[in-house]
Amino acid sequence: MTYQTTKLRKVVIIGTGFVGTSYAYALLNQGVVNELVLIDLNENKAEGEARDLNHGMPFGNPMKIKAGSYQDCHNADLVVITAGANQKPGETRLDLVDKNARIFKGIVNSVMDSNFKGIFVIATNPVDILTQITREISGLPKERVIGSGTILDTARFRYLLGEHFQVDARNIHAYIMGEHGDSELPVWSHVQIGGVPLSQYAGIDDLYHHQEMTELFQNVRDAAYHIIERKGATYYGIGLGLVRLTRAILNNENAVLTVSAYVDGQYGLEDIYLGVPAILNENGIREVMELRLSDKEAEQLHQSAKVLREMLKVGLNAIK
Ligand SMILES: NC(=O)C1=CN([C@@H]2O[C@H](COP(=O)(O)OP(=O)(O)OC[C@H]3O[C@@H](n4cnc5c(N)ncnc54)[C@H](O)[C@@H]3O)[C@@H](O)[C@H]2O)C=CC1
Ligand SMILES: CC(=O)C(=O)O
Repeated sequence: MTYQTTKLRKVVIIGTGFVGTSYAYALLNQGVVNELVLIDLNENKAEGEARDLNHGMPFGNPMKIKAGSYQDCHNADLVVITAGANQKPGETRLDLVDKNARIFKGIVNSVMDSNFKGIFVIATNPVDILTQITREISGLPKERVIGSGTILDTARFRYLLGEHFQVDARNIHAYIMGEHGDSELPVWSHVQIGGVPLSQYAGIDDLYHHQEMTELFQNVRDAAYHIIERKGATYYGIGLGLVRLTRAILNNENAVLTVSAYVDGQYGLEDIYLGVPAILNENGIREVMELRLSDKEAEQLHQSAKVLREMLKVGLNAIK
């Protein structure tokens, strides 16, 4: 497949904390964009990060990096938002909704005031809620407002399955769907290793009640808690996940990734953003893929949507 590329390949990152700078560093290493602009409430931090990254240029891929302002969004292909509070030990992602929704109101309005015509990618938590809030405030079409969703959870799932079965994670097809958070679900019915269904590969009849598989999923779901307890925040995994998403969009790849997408009838759900496999290209979300879920998986997905709907009310209230 030859990739059609967009001309400018400009990304603006809003929020130059752990996640924003890990993403920026990975972009520099992988040569995905031509122009990178960093924005943060703390302007000195954005300026310092831009200078530091620029000093790696002779060892990386040529590109322009600078600290900027919201006016820089007007011709950006992507605006990636990683600004806002992160979880403290013991906090859930949903605990952040009120505070981060208020922060988003200011950020998204400022981006839109620049006459932005590109695609939003949201990583700030709770990501599904903030993605829906971004769409609400921006009024952009659903295809152009995308959350990182369960891209990281899916990567964690594939990594842990790969370790368990001693198979390269890149040869494992598996999805985590639903909330990027405590109500997410593993889609056991569609896990494949090199094209072979997991139940057949591992000789396990009932993956849902298999102790080792249950523990493996719990380690996926609770990974952020385990890391935050140890080092205070997570950022390398999501930084690389965001680069993967950026590549899929800027290279017009039509790649399948589990992102937070707006469902409009798929899976019997409507009017909610949540983690689903979707095809991504230069227009954003080309298509939400509809897997044939088991009854149990469908029930879990609906339960996750219910949790998100309740939290969305809190988020929408905060931006009134
Ligand atoms: N979607 C995912 O898979 C993941 C999401 N996250 C989330 O990403 C977010 C950021 O986390 P970290 O980078 O660790 O936090 P951090 O505290 O290191 O960085 C946040 C940055 O946002 C900036 N900021 C705050 N308000 C702002 C505003 N109004 N305008 C511009 N900048 C503003 C702060 O100055 C700070 O530099 C959190 O919500 C965290 O939970 C973290 C890891 C994975
Ligand atoms: C913090 C977070 O959302 C994660 O690491 O999954």
